[in-house]
Amino acid sequence: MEEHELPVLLVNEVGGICGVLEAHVDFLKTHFQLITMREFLENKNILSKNVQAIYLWWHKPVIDPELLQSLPNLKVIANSGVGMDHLDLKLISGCGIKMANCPHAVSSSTADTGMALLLASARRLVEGCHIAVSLDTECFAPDWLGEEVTGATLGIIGMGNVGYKIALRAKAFEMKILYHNRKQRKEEEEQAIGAIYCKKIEDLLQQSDFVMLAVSLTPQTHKLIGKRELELMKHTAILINISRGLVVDQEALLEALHTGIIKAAALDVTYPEPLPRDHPLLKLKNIIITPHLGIKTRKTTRMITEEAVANILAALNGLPMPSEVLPD
Ligand SMILES: O=CC(=O)O
Repeated sequence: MEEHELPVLLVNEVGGICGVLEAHVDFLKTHFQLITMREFLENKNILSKNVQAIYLWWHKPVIDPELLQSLPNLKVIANSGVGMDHLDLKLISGCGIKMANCPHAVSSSTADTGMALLLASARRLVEGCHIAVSLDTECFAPDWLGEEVTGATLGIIGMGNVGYKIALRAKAFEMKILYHNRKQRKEEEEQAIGAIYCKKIEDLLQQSDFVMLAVSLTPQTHKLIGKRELELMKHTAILINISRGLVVDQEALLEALHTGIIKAAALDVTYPEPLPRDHPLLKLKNIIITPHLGIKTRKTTRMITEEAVANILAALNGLPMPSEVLPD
């Protein structure tokens, strides 16, 4: 097919922090005529009628009413992650535009990140690394100790694809697994991962040695973990967040880490991202913070683009989309 016959896909930019990966451009170009926001804005009058799809990378371009109004033939927006909290789903759907995310592509690498943070915080890997490279002998002292992972209790809050894969991994570490979710999983799924449902989040918080947050950010999960919830946790417990920063009340977490209400935290997500350099959380010893790298592997990012392409092509051809997201 000639390039001009291909549907037009708008992306924020190619490369850069919020641009599609350069390594994916050839693949995208086999299915679409690609235009960047800069090209679009330079030739808005000509291009606005052509754009049929948008592929969001790292939440960009920002989808606001002005952009939606300027794209009368836009049919579908595909997001390069599973979380859709940065989008006004009702607004987009109200314009007759379909939406997709990529739950299949991201779940394994996000679950791997969760386990990596759990292990690293339990065994104080980052602290140990700093001590080792500074040639300090502190970590060689007999009472410089971490927490045992094998046999410990893991409480997973949010049992979607990611939560389920974390449980699968934790099972191999012989952990006791509790979970809290809006809906209880089927009995055979619970048995496959050996997980016990806690209808009340309080029960999970009180019993867990590690609490892993794997929920989507919604009005119901906004600051789900605050002062009260942290106080319910064991003093020896570790909180791991791979969902969204706003699921945790950061002020309350800071206080809890400072005063020993909980032992430690490992966060792949914060608000804002990145945290300002002088943020007090960055000064604590009992925290690990990573730069929202949950999905960032070569394989996963490629699979994300493939899932996005499959969704866009399905939407443009009037076929069922592999991972359509509905407004509610
Ligand atoms: O942040 C990662 C995702 O939304 O999948």
